[in-house]
Amino acid sequence: MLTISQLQFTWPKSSTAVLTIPKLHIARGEHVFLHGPSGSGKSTLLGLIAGTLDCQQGVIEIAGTNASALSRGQRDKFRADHIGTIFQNFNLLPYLSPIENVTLGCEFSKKRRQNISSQNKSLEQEAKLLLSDLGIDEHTQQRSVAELSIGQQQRVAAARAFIGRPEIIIADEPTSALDADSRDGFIKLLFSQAAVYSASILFVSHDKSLAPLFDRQISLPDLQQGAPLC
Ligand SMILES: Nc1ncnc2c1ncn2[C@@H]1O[C@H](COP(=O)(O)OP(=O)(O)OP(=O)(O)O)[C@@H](O)[C@H]1O
Repeated sequence: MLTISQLQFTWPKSSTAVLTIPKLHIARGEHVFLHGPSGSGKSTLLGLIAGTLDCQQGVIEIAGTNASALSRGQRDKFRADHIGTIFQNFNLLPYLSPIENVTLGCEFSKKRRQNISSQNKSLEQEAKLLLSDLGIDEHTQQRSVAELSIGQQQRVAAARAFIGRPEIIIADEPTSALDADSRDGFIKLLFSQAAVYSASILFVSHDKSLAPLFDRQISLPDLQQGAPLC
């Protein structure tokens, strides 16, 4: 689902590369936990995979497409079609309801909207189903997101990532504001949703106690040294 080869990335004005990754492969449906010290380049790697950063050297192949060869505009469209994202601050629109926030996940992707209509469902029906599966009841689905707890907002952000069945979900520290029980519960919900259509998950966190829940864990410093991880 995701294959990276010979990737190198240097920030402007820096004399050394922050990332040098010989090889990384994540299979379809695989759940991978990525950890590493602060400043080791985890968010930079996610930015390169998501296509918000230009790949300077190497190849990033996602769902059979060489995403690193696309223009910036093509990468924006590619991301909308194929990648669901969940970030630490969730990036939800607070004055909209959970349903409205989740349907926005398909706003820029005809492909994701088609994936839903091919199952004979409307966008709103799919948003409601996802929110229910992720534990947001019908009453809460209609409220304004600003009135929801952090845990509820996090589940809305997850539903928005999954809507329209993107092949890969990338998550950057999405559980940092939660207690240990809520963190485990959230990750299990994430996995059960991913299992519905074999989505791959790349999950970044400092909290190594979460690693055993995943199929595989990767240390970014090890990856940079080219340890046999794929
Ligand atoms: N926009 C930027 N411009 C220049 N350098 C940057 C930029 N963003 C990050 N860096 C540098 O790249 C390195 C890696 O940063 P990055 O945020 O990817 O690390 P991280 O592993 O995600 O850290 P953390 O765990 O603290 O979030 C750091 O040295 C950082 O200073």
